[in-house]
Order: sequence, then C-alpha cells, then structure tokens
Amino acid sequence: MDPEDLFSTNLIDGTIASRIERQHRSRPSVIVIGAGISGVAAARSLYDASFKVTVLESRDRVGGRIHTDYSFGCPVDMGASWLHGVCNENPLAPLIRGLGLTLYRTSGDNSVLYDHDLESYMLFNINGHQVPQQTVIEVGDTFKRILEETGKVRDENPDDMSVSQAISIVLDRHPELRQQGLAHEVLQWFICRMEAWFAADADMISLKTWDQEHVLTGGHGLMVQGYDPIIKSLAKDIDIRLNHRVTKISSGYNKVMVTVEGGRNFVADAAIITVPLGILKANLIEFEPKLPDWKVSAISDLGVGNENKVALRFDKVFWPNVELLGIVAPTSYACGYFLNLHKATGHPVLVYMAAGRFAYDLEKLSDESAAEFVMQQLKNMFPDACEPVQYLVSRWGTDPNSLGCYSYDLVGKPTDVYDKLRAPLGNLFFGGEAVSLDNQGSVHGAYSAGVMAAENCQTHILEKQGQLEKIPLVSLRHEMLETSIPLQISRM
Ligand SMILES: Cc1cc2nc3c(=O)[nH]c(=O)nc-3n(C[C@H](O)[C@H](O)[C@H](O)COP(=O)(O)OP(=O)(O)OC[C@H]3O[C@@H](n4cnc5c(N)ncnc54)[C@H](O)[C@@H]3O)c2cc1C
Repeated sequence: MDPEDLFSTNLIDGTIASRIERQHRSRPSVIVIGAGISGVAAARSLYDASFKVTVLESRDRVGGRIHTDYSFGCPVDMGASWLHGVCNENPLAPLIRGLGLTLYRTSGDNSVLYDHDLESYMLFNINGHQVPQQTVIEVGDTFKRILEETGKVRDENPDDMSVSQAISIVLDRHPELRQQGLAHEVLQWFICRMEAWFAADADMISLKTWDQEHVLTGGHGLMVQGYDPIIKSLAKDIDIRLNHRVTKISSGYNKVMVTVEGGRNFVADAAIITVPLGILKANLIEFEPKLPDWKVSAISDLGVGNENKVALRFDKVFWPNVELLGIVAPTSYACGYFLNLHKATGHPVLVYMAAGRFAYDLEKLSDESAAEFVMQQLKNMFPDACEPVQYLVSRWGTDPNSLGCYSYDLVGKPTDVYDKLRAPLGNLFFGGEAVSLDNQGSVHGAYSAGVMAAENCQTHILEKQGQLEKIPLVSLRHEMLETSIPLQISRM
C-alpha cells in the first residue's frame, strides 16, 4: 500500500502512525510543497542525499514564477528573466555554466540605476518625441543625487518612512533638484524604474532598507535561452505531482500529513513549504496546529509586489537597436517601458513591463485590451509600428498560485522578519524567495533558500533518527557542476 493512502481516513491514530513509522524507517521522507526554483532545489538536494522526496505542485507545470513561454517559437520569460549578479559567486553559476546557457548583460557593476545602463535607453514623451540623451543623462545624475540626499533623511529619522516621502523632503530642502517640464517626466521615469525593481510604488517602499540588499557583483544578465532549462535540469527524475494543490498541513507524531484538493493525503517525516508569500498571506493553506502568532505576524509584515509583462511578437523589427524603449510622463504611474528582446536574443519580440499598482490595473483588462493599450504606447513612439503577430499577457497578481510577483520590505518592517519567516516549526521547514538570507525577490535567492531549507530539514531528520554522523549532507551533483567552464556572456 502506498503510504499516502493510509491516511485517506484523515486520522493519525497510533496504529496507523506506527505502521507508517515502520515503512519509513529505512529511508527518510520529505514532502516539498511547490515546484518553483526553491522547491525543486530543495527536492534536488534531498533526492541527491537519498531521501524519498515527493513534490506537490498546484499548477500543471513546474517553475512557478519562472515561466519560459515557447509559443512564439523562441523562449520568452513571462516571470523572472534576469540573473542578478553575473559572477561565479552566484549560486546558480555552476548550473548555468554546466548547461552551457548564455547571458546577455544589460548592465555592469557600476550601474546605479538597477538592471540597465543609462546608454542603453531611448526615451520618448507621450507625444512620441524622443527625449534628448543629454537630458536623460543629466536627470539620471540628479536622480542619483536625490537618492543620496534621502540617505541623510534616513540618518536623521529614527522611524522609517516611504521612499516617496523622503524624496518629497529632499525636494523641499533642495529646490534646485526639482525638475520641470520634460525633465520632470524623465525623473518620474527613473522613479518608475525604481518601482519596477521592488514591484511596488515608491510610497510603499521602505526608506530604511531599499538600498541595503547585498547585490552580487557582475551586473545583471538576461537568460538568453530563458530560465526554463535550469528548472528542467533540477527537476529531472524527481517525483513531482502536478495539479496537486495543497489545502492543509497537519504536523504531529514526528510526521507531517499534507492534504491536497480533493482530500488525498500525503505523509512524510517532514515538509518544506515553498509556496509564495502571497499564498501564505491569503491563508489559502490551513495549518494544524495553527501557525504561532509570531509566524503569522512575520507573514503579514513583509510586502508582496506585482509586476506584469505583455510580450509582443512582430514579423519585422521597426524599432531602434537599444535595450529599453521608455515612455516618460508626468507621473511614474503613467511612465512605461519595453524591453527589446531583439537586441539580446535576435528574435523580433518586445516585452512591456508594468509594476506596482499599474500592474494590478493592467490585470483588470482582457488580454486583448492589454495588448491594445501597449500597442498604443508603441504607436505613439513609432507611428508606423505594425500589429503584433502574437501576444502574451501575464497576471501574477491575481493568479491563485502566486498572488503577487515577489516580496519587498514594507515601511516599518521589523528587523527580525526574515528570521521569523524562515524559522522551522518542528518538522515544517520554510523555503521560497521571501525567506532568502540576502537576496529576497530573486531566482538565485529562492534557489539558495530551498537548498538551505533542505539542509536544515536533513539535519533535523537525521538527528532524530540518530543517523547524522552516517550520511554526508553534501550533494555530489553540485560539486560535479563546479567545473572551470566560464559563464557565456554577450555584451561585456
Ligand atoms: C514578472 C516577474 C519578474 C521577475 N523577474 C525576476 C528577474 O528578472 N530575476 C530574478 O532573479 N527574479 C525575478 N523574479 C522573481 C523570481 O521569479 C522569484 O523570486 C522566484 O522565481 C521565486 O521562486 P520560488 O520557488 O520561491 O516561488 P515560486 O516560483 O512561486 O514557486 C512556488 C510554487 O508553489 C506553487 N503553489 C502555490 N500554491 C500552492 C499550493 N497550495 N499547493 C501546492 N503548490 C502551490 C506555485 O504554483 C509555484 O510553482 C520575477 C518574478 C516575476 C513574477
């Protein structure tokens, strides 16, 4: 009998528990909830260490917020697309090297303004007039100055405030930094780019922590072949049950019982929870016993942002050969930009990216209306723009499997929120991007968080079974991938 069937009665009585105990004694078992990068990384580590691993995934695909779509005939990442930190210290570097994947670097180490260098922009106003590059550079410098000045505001104020509040204080103190007319619109565009980094509006972003992230060196690189090969490689041979939406997690008797939609139960020695923070915030999974108050507070004290993409495939390229085509406007909400995938991958694809409240508003439109809206923006810049052959629209904010795109620090976030989020509860362990030690909101952060949760889970189980000394905790597979093959980077 399959161990999970033993629990179809929904009861963990002494008899059943002891039978399960006997079945599992030889090989420790773990259920991983969620088959995003964090879940598959956790599962991979455990599988390579000879644990019995079952991954339960609500969607009909693996990858989660990594979703490389191939319907255009070329890879288009509708979720994560950049590797933040193109360097050997990036935990994903061994995998990327081993799989021979190429990176297109959109910015180097000195890029202050997020994942693009200033020279790769071409900006237009709402009437389609190109913004002189000199204005872009000058306002970019002013924006850096404003951000530096917000550092002083932070030092003076013990209490946290939003980045937009701090910018207002700086502009009141330094009227010479205020911009007028077109320059004001360009400044709003830089704020829009900042908001895209956090996937939240500037009035939601914490002044205390916005620049405190430990960013890896090497700049930012687009995954030319998409992120999907990494997921596929990690997921190879793992028992992943798609269309298994977890509704309840019960822990006790040194066992965890996980219930999926439809009532089927799965049982293991421990579970690793890697569902997005948005799912935990929405209480879509019942915990038995209930999560302690400190865990519930940690879940609510961290923010989840939203970002959406509208990808357009054309049959010819009618736009200039730059990486970003931006639209400046009087407010950051009304600004926008397209990522030119043609420059990075050679395919005639533009990807419009929207973040924060605007990303939620975009989800209120049908796919067709979203594509029309975006095309109108493009036609303002290029009146001769042709219609797209195909389009794709993401809906990360309302997708019941994600409910947001990634976590960010809310104003006034308690300092120990990450420690509390990642803290295990008996035989329940927590992975996912939001519990990453240093790089929340990223793929490599989610990966490391999954590996770390797996290591903690392994140690916990082996300690309980008195086997800690007998089994090595190191996964051989990753050591094998530590080769001297260099990262393949275009646009150095
Ligand atoms: C639009 C967008 C752009 C991004 N850009 C970048 C980028 O360029 N670079 C970067 O580094 N990061 C980027 N990110 C962030 C990155 O994608 C995430 O940090 C990372 O993929 C999260 O991985 P995860 O495993 O923690 O979560 P997920 O990938 O969300 O995995 C969690 C899994 O749990 C599943 N699940 C949910 N509920 C249940 C349930 N009840 N039962 C079972 N399974 C469930 C989900 O379906 C999902 O597969 C972006 C994200 C988005 C959305």
